[in-house]
Amino acid sequence: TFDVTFSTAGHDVPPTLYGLMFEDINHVRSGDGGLYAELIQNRAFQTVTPGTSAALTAWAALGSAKISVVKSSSPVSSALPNALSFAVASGTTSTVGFTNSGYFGIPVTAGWTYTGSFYYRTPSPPATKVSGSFTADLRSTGGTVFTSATVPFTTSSTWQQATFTFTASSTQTSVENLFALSVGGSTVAGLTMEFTLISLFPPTFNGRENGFRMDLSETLLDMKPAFFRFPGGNNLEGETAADRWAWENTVGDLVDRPGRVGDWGYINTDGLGLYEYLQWIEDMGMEPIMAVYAGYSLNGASVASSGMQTYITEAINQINFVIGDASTNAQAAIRASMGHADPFTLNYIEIGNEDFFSPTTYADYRWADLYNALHAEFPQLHYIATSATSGNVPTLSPTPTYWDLHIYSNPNFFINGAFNFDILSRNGLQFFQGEYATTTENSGAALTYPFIDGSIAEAAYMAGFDRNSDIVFAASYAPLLNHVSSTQWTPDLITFSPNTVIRSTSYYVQQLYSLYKGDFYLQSTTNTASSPVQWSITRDTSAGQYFLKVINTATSANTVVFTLPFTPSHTTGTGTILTAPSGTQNTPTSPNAAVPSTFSFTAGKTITYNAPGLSLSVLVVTE
Ligand SMILES: [NH3+][C@H]1C[C@H](O)[C@@H](O)[C@@H]1CO
Repeated sequence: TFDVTFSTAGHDVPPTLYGLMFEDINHVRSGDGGLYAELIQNRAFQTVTPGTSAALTAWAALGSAKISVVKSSSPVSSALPNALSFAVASGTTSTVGFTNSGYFGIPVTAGWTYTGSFYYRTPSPPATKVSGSFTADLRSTGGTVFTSATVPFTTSSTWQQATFTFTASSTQTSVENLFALSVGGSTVAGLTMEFTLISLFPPTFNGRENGFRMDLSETLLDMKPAFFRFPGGNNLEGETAADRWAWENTVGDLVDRPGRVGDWGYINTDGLGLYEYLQWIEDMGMEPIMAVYAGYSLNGASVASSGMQTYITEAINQINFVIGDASTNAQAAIRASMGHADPFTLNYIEIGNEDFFSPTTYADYRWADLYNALHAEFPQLHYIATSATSGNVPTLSPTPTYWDLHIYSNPNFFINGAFNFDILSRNGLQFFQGEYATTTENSGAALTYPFIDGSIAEAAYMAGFDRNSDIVFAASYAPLLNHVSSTQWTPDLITFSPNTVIRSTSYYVQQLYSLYKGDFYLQSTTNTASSPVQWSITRDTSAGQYFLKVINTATSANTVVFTLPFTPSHTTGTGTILTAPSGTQNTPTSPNAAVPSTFSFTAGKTITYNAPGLSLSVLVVTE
């Protein structure tokens, strides 16, 4: 039995304490094909090599048409030089067209109105204009059409954009579906047409154009996350400086966004760009922790000191896009032209990512160059330096106040490290545990999905975040999302398919800590590191509620007796518990193997709680 007494003394819990870390990671993808709601993969043939089969990823011909990716003789824009060439032989009479298989499938959901568009032209139009109609539809791979729309066209050597909508009347459990554009062969016999930026959106979160997937957004919203760190992580850095995430290439009309080869081996369309991130973060009630490129890329090279000005200017412009005055600043004017005249909320800027891989250049000039310039331009913002796994941070000048720590390890690390922040001196430093996760079993065996043993170990470590939230201002699990059909980094907090979302055991731990964060931490008798039982007591002051978190990382039950500094008037309390047998995982075949459940308990001056093995419990006491 563990006897816990607690007082009303303590410290404020920062409202930013629990949030989300995001980057476009995991091939087919956490951004494209994931959070970003575009359903068509390879919609604009960005960064592909014309004439190769890879250039046609996700595309296939319908009927006797010949399709290939060409460098258009008259591109739709300088950003999108490639197009799908669609050639129909003279004398063709049967239906011809092409299909797209989406990001490993396309969901068909009853009641959804899909919004589609595409650019098309006829490089060598016939002397007499040809007018006809395409049929845009959603169909099974077997050819069953679920919904369609008629899209009139007229041959023209100049690019036209067609738009259409259609509404599904059935829900298909299978996502083995295709988007198809087709036309009667006789209408286009002998013609070659070009298409690009072929797009199909489902309904989006908050109904935003070019927006985010609803079910993934709702899943994240259910965590009430306070912040969103973006756009990386490694995906900020580029393999080289030229491949970095450059904000300017990600704003404006989609037809003007070139896309880039991201750092996880696949194309990022950048349809999910800086504006879309910021609008969604605002819609989700979060605030951004926005990274700026700091001159280090994944090939290990750093931009020379003499070359930093380009990136300093780029960072200043990126921040002005977010918070600048649209009436006086050119970058802010782009924001306004996209629909957000007022500045977005922004308090935190992270300078780089994991710069401990290039400590010399970061310490010698990259940190100082960016910090000094950005702090001079935007003194009201907080600047986060990147560091290694522990609170023993390197010496940088100017001295950073805010540090981002990353740690990926096994359950024992998180259990034994539960007091890693208690031992840090209170010298004004503030820590962001920007990335952490149990990535292997104690044996070293890799994890494809989080498992209960690791998730409860994370919970023990997070009690340390609550307890030390006077110096821990933010924490986020990483990575956040992976597509079940193609992934590079596991485990991830949430796994999804085109029409399902799987909440991992670690998701529920993150959710419980975020929902029951409170605004004030109450000091209590503390346990020792590596003890199987940890606890945390926070309070929602306005609601008069106390959140007693109990973590038991042992496989056997442990009892905790709380002695409260008051007698609650409500003698029945409601608790929420996440617990499961050792090894349990939520997976595509067992998505709900471990989900939280509620329980009632007797709330008095003392509360005796028997915590099951491998459990995180939150007991809510109302004063
Ligand atoms: N290598 C990890 C650390 C980096 O910051 C992330 O991009 C990666 C996965 O979360």
